[in-house]
Amino acid sequence: MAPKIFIDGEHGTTGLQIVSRLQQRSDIELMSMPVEQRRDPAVRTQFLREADIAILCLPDDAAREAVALASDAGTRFIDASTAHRSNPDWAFGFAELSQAQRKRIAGAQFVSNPGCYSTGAIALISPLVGAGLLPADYPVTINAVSGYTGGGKQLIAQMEDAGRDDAITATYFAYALALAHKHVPEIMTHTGISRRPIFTPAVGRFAQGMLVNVPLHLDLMTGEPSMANVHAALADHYGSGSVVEVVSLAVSSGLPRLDPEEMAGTDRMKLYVCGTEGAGQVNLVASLDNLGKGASGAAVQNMDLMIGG
Ligand SMILES: NC(=O)C1=CN([C@@H]2O[C@H](COP(=O)(O)OP(=O)(O)OC[C@H]3O[C@@H](n4cnc5c(N)ncnc54)[C@H](OP(=O)(O)O)[C@@H]3O)[C@@H](O)[C@H]2O)C=CC1
Ligand SMILES: CC(=O)N[C@@H](CCC(=O)OP(=O)(O)O)C(=O)O
Repeated sequence: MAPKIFIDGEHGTTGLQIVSRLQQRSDIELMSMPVEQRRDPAVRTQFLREADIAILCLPDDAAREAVALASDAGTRFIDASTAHRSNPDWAFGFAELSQAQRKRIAGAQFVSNPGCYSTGAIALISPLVGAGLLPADYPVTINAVSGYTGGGKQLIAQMEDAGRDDAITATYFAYALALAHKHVPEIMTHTGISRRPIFTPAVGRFAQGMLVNVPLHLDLMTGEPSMANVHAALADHYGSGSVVEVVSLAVSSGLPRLDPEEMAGTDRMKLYVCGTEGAGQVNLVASLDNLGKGASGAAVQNMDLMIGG
């Protein structure tokens, strides 16, 4: 029998994107709740308990509540929110971390999707820690720009409806200025870095896409750090044919600029290793769609692992 999939929050930004990826599939049964009942506790409980897999596209508190309503019924969960990303009882839903992580996701009852920025940061940092090139106490800095759909319905309305009292007219704005963004804990948990990274995100006036940038000093790294070795560590880790592509050094070092919308509309991620040979620094960049590999695409990838697809 086809597994029953319920998207709680199916009418939100992430939920709608997952629906569009699943609605034509015949290997699953997509359950759907009428929009006017989306906050009715009794109807939600019934859907959550009948589903084989519930994909939660909700604020953190509502996601925790959904788990409490149905985990005893054997429902498996994929949570897109921040609620469970550093919880050891939940499998972290970044399959490219390792083969063991892929297996863990496939067999788990509880899977937590990474945040969009975290997806890029963890993808760049984790293999370098694993290869012994990045010491755990390295003072990591992460700079990023996201499309405004990353802030869900609220930020979309603020960016698109100039008539609102809280409208945002800027074409670009920096935020999380106090260095306390909610993705910092999960980045530390899933890379193994011990020094709290400095993370400075920003939003641009474009809907989807993001760049996550990690610049590094080679002389503060360990092992035999060089642009070539950093690239080799990433390329070896991800191999070929993965959702994550490590762009060649020749292409990366010849780039005049990177467009944050490059990967919009895709569920893949590209990693670039840039820099000037001999200058002692390397500039790593992840390019992804915040709603693709950064959210909905990753949720579907995890669902496929969980149903054995
Ligand atoms: N947007 C992105 O790029 C990413 C988002 N995420 C995460 O995914 C989750 C969803 O985000 P996003 O889709 O952007 O948010 P949206 O605000 O666009 O959508 C949230 C949905 O949840 C519903 N909802 C809110 N509270 C409740 C409740 N108490 N009970 C039932 N339904 C409720 C909303 O319904 P209503 O229409 O009534 O408001 C809405 O449909 C969040 O945890 C977010 O952090 C993760 C990665 C990236
Ligand atoms: C542009 C923008 O506002 N982005 C969101 C993060 C989006 C994301 O990854 O989602 P989670 O909320 O699931 O962590 C923010 O910074 O809060």
